[in-house]
Amino acid sequence: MFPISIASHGLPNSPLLPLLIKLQVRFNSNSKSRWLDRQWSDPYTREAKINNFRSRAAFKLTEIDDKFHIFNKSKIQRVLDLGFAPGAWSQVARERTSKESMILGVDILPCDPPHGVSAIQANILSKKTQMLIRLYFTRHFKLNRIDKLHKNHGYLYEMWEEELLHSKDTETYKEIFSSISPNSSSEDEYKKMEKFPIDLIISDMYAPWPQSLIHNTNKFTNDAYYRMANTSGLTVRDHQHSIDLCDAALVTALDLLRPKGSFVCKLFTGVEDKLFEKRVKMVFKKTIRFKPKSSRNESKEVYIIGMDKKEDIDKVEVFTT
Ligand SMILES: C[S@@+](CC[C@H](N)C(=O)[O-])C[C@H]1O[C@@H](n2cnc3c(N)ncnc32)[C@H](O)[C@@H]1O
Repeated sequence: MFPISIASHGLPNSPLLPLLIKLQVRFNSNSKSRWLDRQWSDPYTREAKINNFRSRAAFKLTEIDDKFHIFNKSKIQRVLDLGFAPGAWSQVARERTSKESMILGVDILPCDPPHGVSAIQANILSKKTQMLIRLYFTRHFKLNRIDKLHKNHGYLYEMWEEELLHSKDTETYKEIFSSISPNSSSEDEYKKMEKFPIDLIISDMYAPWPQSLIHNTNKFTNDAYYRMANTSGLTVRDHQHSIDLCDAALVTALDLLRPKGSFVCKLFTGVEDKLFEKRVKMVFKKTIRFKPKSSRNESKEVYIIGMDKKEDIDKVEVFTT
């Protein structure tokens, strides 16, 4: 086999690589070679490499934003990126929001977040994760503080949780709020913001293969191939996992997204997708189903976009459908 080193996000670096990969495929027809060959022949993957995006998924989010304007550079946005690894959506969010905007990525696998993005490794299906997300957006974590933590510890893991739960830091969200919205610092408005501290939730989760969770090291999980976050190919399984994760994202939106906030959620279609869409419709005034051009034709993924979260939502009604 040729000694090809794969860049940390699975995309080859050298100009000779297309040729080397073809040769490698001839010598070694294992699944990794086939995977690399498919990656290299994909125009979006090449474009991602040129634009320094960590994966081709970036283009799906840029298409969504170009059409539905979910990002706003002239405002401070608090963005939650669910299933952020390897980080392409977070990169797009960072690029398309103002400098002061906060972006938090959550992923069950370890992954160094892109510059200017904070991250926690946590399972979105756990209630504790919701609490950590709320704490991040409502407590004392200005971006510079987070950056300092990144520098010292590389990644925020459990240590971040410790820091967050036991910190005596007195800097509160109230102070952050009044510094970023000096004209609207009334107590009432602050309370509303504290209750629902997120402006936009983007969710691109797909259940990782069990192997990824066993090889739980950065070496494996930063490499797109070893991360094994591809679909299983078994439609029923993909769909079922997807519905569970989408529901978790929707619950997060119910609990943490501010009224009028927006929601983007990848879903693998199947028997229950209409029901999920119905649940999204109960939470948002406008719901759109969208398949970006950059989504592979053979993929069963579709994006459900909820715009303008309703003010008063009857949670019981939502969960009994
Ligand atoms: C398709 S990838 C996301 C790609 C990402 N949006 C990007 O642009 O780079 C799906 C991610 O969802 C994560 N994920 C799956 N189940 C999860 C869970 N229960 N909690 C948190 N993250 C999860 C996986 O680990 C995987 O990294």
